[in-house]
Amino acid sequence: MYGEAAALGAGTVLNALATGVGSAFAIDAETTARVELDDTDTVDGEIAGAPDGDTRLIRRCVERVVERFGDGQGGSVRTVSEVPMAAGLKSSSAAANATVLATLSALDVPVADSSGRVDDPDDDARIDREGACRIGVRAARDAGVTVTGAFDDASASMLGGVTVTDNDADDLLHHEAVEWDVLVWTPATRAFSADADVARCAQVAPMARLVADLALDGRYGAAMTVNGLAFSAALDFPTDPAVEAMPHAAGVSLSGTGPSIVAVGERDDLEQVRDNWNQREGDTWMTTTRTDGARVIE
Ligand SMILES: Nc1ncnc2c1ncn2[C@@H]1O[C@H](COP(=O)(O)OP(=O)(O)O)[C@@H](O)[C@H]1O
Ligand SMILES: O=C(O)C1=C[C@@H](OP(=O)(O)O)[C@@H](O)[C@H](O)C1
Repeated sequence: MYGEAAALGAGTVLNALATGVGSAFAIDAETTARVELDDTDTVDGEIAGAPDGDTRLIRRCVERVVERFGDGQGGSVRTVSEVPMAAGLKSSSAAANATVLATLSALDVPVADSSGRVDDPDDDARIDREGACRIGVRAARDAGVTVTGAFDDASASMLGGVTVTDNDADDLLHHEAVEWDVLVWTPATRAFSADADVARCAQVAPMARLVADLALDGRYGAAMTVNGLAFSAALDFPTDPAVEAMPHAAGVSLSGTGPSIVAVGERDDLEQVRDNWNQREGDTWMTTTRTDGARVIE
């Protein structure tokens, strides 16, 4: 019983740590999960390139799918990822979504494309991508790798495009396809979301409410830039890279709880920002948004 699936990394429009409302957009960076199910009753996990990486999330994803759709199987899960871990680019959402879809595939459970159907936790025959995403969010809460559950990041990773969500209710408030060029700066340091200073984030809640209004009004660039200034201040990240990008980018923000910074806009304009960001230590890379979301490979 084998399944393989891939899901996307994402960048932040609005960090949900202040109010529970968040917004994110999928980028062209993939995490692939390979799941093998068998008659054992334990699940082993492995992260390619990170022998000491925390595999609780992906093992819990397999367990949750088996609890709902399987018959007590165990097995193994292995991820291979282009999304740097704990860099603010939603590696946890991508790993969870890919693992949930791969496990569903191993169990021959069909996943509907549409996100229009309500997920019915009692329906053990079918599920849609939004429902599959919620399983990963619950597993992330179980594994303790998230503050709010991060349904904002998980829905962008699963569905593609940009999403706005209420993470307290795991409710999708808005979903839209967007086609932007994206510039990312990822310094070498790492910041696990579970370690973020939530009380400091709560201090900027009035700004987060403004960002939510802008995002729900489709003004994603302005939303991102306000978000970046507010959360960089709250979480003590530098604002210089954002200030350098502002004359050229449609929007620029600290992504998640950092340390990566994402800028969106036209490619020619972002190339000017890249020239500046390249002077900094770390990795500066150009990518695009993705509108297709996660997919089953096998
Ligand atoms: N490729 C992966 N395979 C398995 N688990 C992963 C992978 N990437 C991230 N994770 C899990 O997600 C955690 C990091 O989550 P988090 O701090 O929210 O970072 P991010 O902002 O990148 O999502 C890791 O400690 C690990 O448990
Ligand atoms: O754990 C969480 O609840 C969240 C973590 C943050 O993202 P990162 O995991 O990218 O830091 C944030 O942007 C998101 O809105 C909510």
